[in-house]
Amino acid sequence: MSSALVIDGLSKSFPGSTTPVLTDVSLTVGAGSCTAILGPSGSGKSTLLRAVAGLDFPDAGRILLRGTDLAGISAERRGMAMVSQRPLLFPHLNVLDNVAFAATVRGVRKRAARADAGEFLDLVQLGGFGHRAVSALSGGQQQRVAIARALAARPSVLLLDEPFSALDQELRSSMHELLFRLRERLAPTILMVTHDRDEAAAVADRVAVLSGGRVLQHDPADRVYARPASLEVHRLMGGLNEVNGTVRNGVHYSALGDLALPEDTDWPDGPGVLVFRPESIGFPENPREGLPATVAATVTGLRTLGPRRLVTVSAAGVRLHAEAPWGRPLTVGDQIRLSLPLSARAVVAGEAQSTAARASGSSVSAVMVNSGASK
Ligand SMILES: Nc1ncnc2c1ncn2[C@@H]1O[C@H](COP(=O)(O)OP(=O)(O)OP(=O)(O)O)[C@@H](O)[C@H]1O
Repeated sequence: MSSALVIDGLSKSFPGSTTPVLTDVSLTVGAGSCTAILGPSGSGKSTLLRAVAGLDFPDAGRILLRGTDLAGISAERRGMAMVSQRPLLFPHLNVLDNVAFAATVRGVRKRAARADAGEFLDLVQLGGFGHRAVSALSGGQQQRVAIARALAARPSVLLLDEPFSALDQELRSSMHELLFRLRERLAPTILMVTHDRDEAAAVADRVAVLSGGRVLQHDPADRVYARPASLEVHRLMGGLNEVNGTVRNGVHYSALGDLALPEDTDWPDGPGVLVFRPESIGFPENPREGLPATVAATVTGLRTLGPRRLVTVSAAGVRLHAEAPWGRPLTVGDQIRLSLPLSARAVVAGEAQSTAARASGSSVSAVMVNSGASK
């Protein structure tokens, strides 16, 4: 896949502030791919998007579009289209003419521009809505029109700045599906800002985790979840389990026991925090020899979060969080065993915090089923 957009060493400070908003940000977005910029509030996501759009100017670094440096090229001439949280449609134009607007400004005849706009309205499933006033549409429909308008301009890069954050959960899911279908049909190059990690994983090929104006990791979404580059990325991605220990020859030694690490990575020897996700933990009913390593644990808490059931356990004095299957009856105080698949384990540098704090009053000791490094 060729690189459509290259952001190279971008830095930016706003006047009067001693802290830079962006520091040495580098990202490459392949043609036809979608990268989500994910980060907490104030991490610099919108500033980065605005710099790419030509609406903010970096102090250092370059932005290249298909090899051309965009420095000095104005926002209108970058050929990019932006969709933000609010659809910002022209209230005096009907739906069709909103979508046809860019083409008519370029001098395309009204009839041809409208025919083209109609095709984009079909794509966003608003085929019969062309002659309506934009004020007569729901928030989700208006956002569909904004996306159709942006795509109709045939942008070199589609910039999405938290485009679905004003919509309710159900509409957001349907917009994710819509974006998925649009990507299949049109393969636009997309850079999207979001603070919602589920949205990033649902929509994007790659996720760039931004914090304090720095890119902490830029990888496919599943890798950012399973192999975070740092403890901060693990926490930003909602990882809850952290266990202090030491790595030696590809094995992590901790209160949980000796756990072999995936062989596809060269894990450096020394102190390291074992991290794994709640949803990766298994609840074997009848653990036997040959099953993945299991650890004895006591259920200390149960919480229902929508369709998920989160279980807190104390294992060898370490507090862990797991997602339990619905079919498994569990109550606080149950003695259970948990399994931790090899592929779900990763180690990062740092110091585990409260989640790995010793559970008070726990008398459970670490009992791994297998001796030695457990697979
Ligand atoms: N024009 C400006 N002048 C001064 N400071 C600014 C300006 N724009 C943004 N900032 C500051 O830069 C930092 C990053 O802002 P930015 O909007 O890029 O963050 P963000 O990650 O998009 O946040 P959010 O998710 O809350 O929208 C913030 O501290 C913000 O106050």
